[in-house]
Amino acid sequence: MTLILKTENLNKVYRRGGLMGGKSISALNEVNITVESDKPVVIAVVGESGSGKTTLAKTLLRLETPTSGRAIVYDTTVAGPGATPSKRDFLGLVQPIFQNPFEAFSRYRPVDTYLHETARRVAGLDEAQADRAVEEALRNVGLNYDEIRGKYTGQFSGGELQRISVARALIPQPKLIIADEPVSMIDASRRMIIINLFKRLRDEAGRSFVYITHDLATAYYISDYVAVMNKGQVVEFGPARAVMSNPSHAYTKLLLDSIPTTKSRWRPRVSRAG
Ligand SMILES: Nc1ncnc2c1ncn2[C@@H]1O[C@H](COP(=O)(O)OP(=O)(O)OP(=O)(O)O)[C@@H](O)[C@H]1O
Repeated sequence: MTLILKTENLNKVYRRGGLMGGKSISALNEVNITVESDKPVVIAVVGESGSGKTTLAKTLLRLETPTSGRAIVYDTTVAGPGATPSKRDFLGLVQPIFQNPFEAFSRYRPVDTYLHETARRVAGLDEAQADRAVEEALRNVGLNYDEIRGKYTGQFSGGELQRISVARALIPQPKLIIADEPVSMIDASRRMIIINLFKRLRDEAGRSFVYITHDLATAYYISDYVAVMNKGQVVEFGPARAVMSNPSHAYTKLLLDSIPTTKSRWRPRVSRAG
């Protein structure tokens, strides 16, 4: 079994306002998650707005420092005491995909130059190798390098640009990809292209994902594990089917019942086949 993700008593406290009359917000409150598996997995993190999902993503991505506690990814401590990898080693292990693909790239620079740069600087490849790595990564997301080369963000749809973001994330061959609301800004008709891409990359390319979302239907569709967050705490965690078909925590039931198309029990709207 491989330790894919573990958080140990992870806390993040934000302070707002001055010392006098300021307020503390516990964005992560003793978050404990352990995922061990022989196969790559998709771990969904669901919860309402403000529940701490993005703070968890940022902590795992080292964009925020935890107030206390640790995070381990594929046996490497990435946050908290004992976090050792250099920036480059870390980016070879964990890669991000953000919500808005238009913000991931400047509109004044061809997007393929970002992929090339990642191949050179993060993956440490030479020119020719980088070219091949970019081509392969784009092929992996169903795009052709020749059709991307020299083009700017404005020449792509949100869905295409998000696939290019995924391609960029694949170049250093990370073990874990952290995707924070990766489809919420994409046209509804195109969302499943990205979701199915994650599924295929898990099954065929051996990548694990932390998939942060409000969308319980897609979480159910692709996830192996689900963590339900509420007010900075993980209130329920376990195999996706068990958590979402038979929630044990009152908040999870409330969350599942709040889906507009359901009556009293949640039913997946998307088939697991295919
Ligand atoms: N930089 C910050 N400074 C102060 N408070 C913050 C900061 N970032 C997040 N918070 C607070 O921490 C809590 C958790 O926020 P977070 O963005 O992690 O939630 P979320 O579940 O990702 O929400 P959403 O689904 O809306 O993105 C919220 O109360 C938020 O206001």
